[in-house]
Amino acid sequence: MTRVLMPFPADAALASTMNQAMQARIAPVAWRHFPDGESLVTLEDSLAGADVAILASLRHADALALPLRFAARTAREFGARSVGLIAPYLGYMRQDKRFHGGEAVSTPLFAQFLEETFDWLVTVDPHLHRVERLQSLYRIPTAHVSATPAVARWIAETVPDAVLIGPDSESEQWVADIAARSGMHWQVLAKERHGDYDVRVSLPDPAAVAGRTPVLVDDIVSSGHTILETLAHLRQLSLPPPLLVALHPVFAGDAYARLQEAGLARIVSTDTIPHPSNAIALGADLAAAASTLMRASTDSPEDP
Ligand SMILES: O=P(O)(O)OC[C@H]1O[C@@H](O)[C@H](O)[C@@H]1O
Repeated sequence: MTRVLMPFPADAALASTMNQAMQARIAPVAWRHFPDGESLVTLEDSLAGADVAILASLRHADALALPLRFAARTAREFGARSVGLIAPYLGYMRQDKRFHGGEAVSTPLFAQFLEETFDWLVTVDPHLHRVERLQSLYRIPTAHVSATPAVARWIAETVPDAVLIGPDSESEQWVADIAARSGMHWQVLAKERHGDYDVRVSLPDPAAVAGRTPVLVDDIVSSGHTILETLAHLRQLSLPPPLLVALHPVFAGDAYARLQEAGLARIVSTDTIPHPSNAIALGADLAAAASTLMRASTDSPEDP
């Protein structure tokens, strides 16, 4: 059994926390652009009989899609017997319905693209909202790691007087789970989104948050507007400066800079997307989930 973990360039640091637990050797994917912008992907060419896991956080899914396809198909051409994808952040999970006439519903379309490319998929807390289960999107084996145990440990150790605040009903699945694991108080607010950058959030119950340090928890922080709007409301309650824990630090455009200027005591994230705010490591959990799917995808009745 040869296992090969092939990180894309941005994911090399995460790979180095995973390879031992996966009993895999690391063979990085090289990716560069020709002068016309087309991609050149280069990988190790001795993969006969290997089980390959390609590691790429899909923060920039458009840019990565073709290079991922090139890498997976080339790994097969070089003899790999299975090729899976570890995408700690799975992009394109939010356009899961047609919000306006004529729009493409990209969540299932992107899922089809990945399942045509890979034998299995591992991710971390995919943005499941109207789609309830990853398995209902994919016909290949999938597994998702939950960041909530590691996040609960981090918050309990760092902010023992925390009250967890989720900005909207979607966040309840993470906030309630983290609260249950850490025994912390929690509140989930009501959010209305009127556009990409127009978000309105309700005020939390003052009695439930009084005397505690607010810790805002959300799965994706992208434009940052959801969190900025929540912060604007919290300011009315004269609480200590809140912390922000992002499961997936997307931080589009200048979002991180704007959040840094918004009066937060600290911004932390898990390492599903490489970012200076990464403080909660999930490599060991990803390695365990990937090992299970790797084994399952190659086990045959003849295997002992
Ligand atoms: O407001 P921004 O940061 O753009 O978007 C992030 C929010 O949009 C939702 O889908 C996420 O769950 C999160 O609450």
